[in-house]
Amino acid sequence: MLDVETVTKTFFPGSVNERVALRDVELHLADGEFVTVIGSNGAGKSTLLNIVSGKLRPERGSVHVGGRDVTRLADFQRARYIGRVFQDPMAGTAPHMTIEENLAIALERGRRRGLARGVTAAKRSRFREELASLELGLEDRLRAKVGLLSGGQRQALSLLMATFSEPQILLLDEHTAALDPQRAALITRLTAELVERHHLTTLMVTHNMEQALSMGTRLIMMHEGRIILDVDEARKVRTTPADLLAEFEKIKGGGLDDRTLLQ
Ligand SMILES: Nc1ncnc2c1ncn2[C@@H]1O[C@H](COP(=O)(O)OP(=O)(O)OP(=O)(O)O)[C@@H](O)[C@H]1O
Repeated sequence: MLDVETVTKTFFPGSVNERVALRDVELHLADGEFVTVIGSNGAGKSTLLNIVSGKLRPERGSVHVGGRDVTRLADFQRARYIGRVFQDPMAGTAPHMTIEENLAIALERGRRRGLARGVTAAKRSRFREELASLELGLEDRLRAKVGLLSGGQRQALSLLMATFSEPQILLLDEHTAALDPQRAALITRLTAELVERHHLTTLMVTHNMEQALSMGTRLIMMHEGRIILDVDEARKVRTTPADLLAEFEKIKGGGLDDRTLLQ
């Protein structure tokens, strides 16, 4: 479903600030695969998601979604195929619009042009049903402005908006990191439910190793622009955070002082 082939991305090439963020990255996700992505600061995790979403273009390599070459498509052109939730709960929703208006826009994103963006009775009843599944009482607040919601509620709404038009790929970029533990647990649970319900092919970046191990069907570890470890489901269920750190140290030849993986 997702094929990232020999992708290289360099920021400020040829200057003193040159930084190779991705080096010949090769990643293939089968339909419905849910891959968690961990790695130290600056490893290239967000850059990888930005390359998949189309926010950034690689200077080398290609990106295919569902067999279609999207390498040259801008992010808005890929929005039909790709849903994304960011770390900042404020990023995924329009605060001055109501809950139902936000949902109507998200629904339209998955469809052909020309369909009405308005909120019909049929849509409203679907929104109510979808919101009820979040168990946050938002189904009774369809006409409330999104800016009035808490961070956790907004993130839950962002997640729903990113998933309910059933994108081919779902990208989650540390989407629970800015929330308190209780809200993070809620969003984690909703993520698992929505991914399962819609059978979504998912890439989730996290700094939380427990979360990376407990969620998804596969785990990859990045370091200095490369995928240095790829753990399948069978192995993942037997792996602990300490195992991951030991593996990281072994691959890097020991002497590791970057403990960010342990967060
Ligand atoms: N827009 C940009 N301009 C210049 N350099 C960038 C840009 N975005 C990322 N980089 C650099 O590319 C490298 C990879 O960054 P990236 O944000 O992808 O890492 P990350 O694994 O997501 O890190 P973190 O866990 O700290 O968010 C870093 O060295 C970073 O400084």
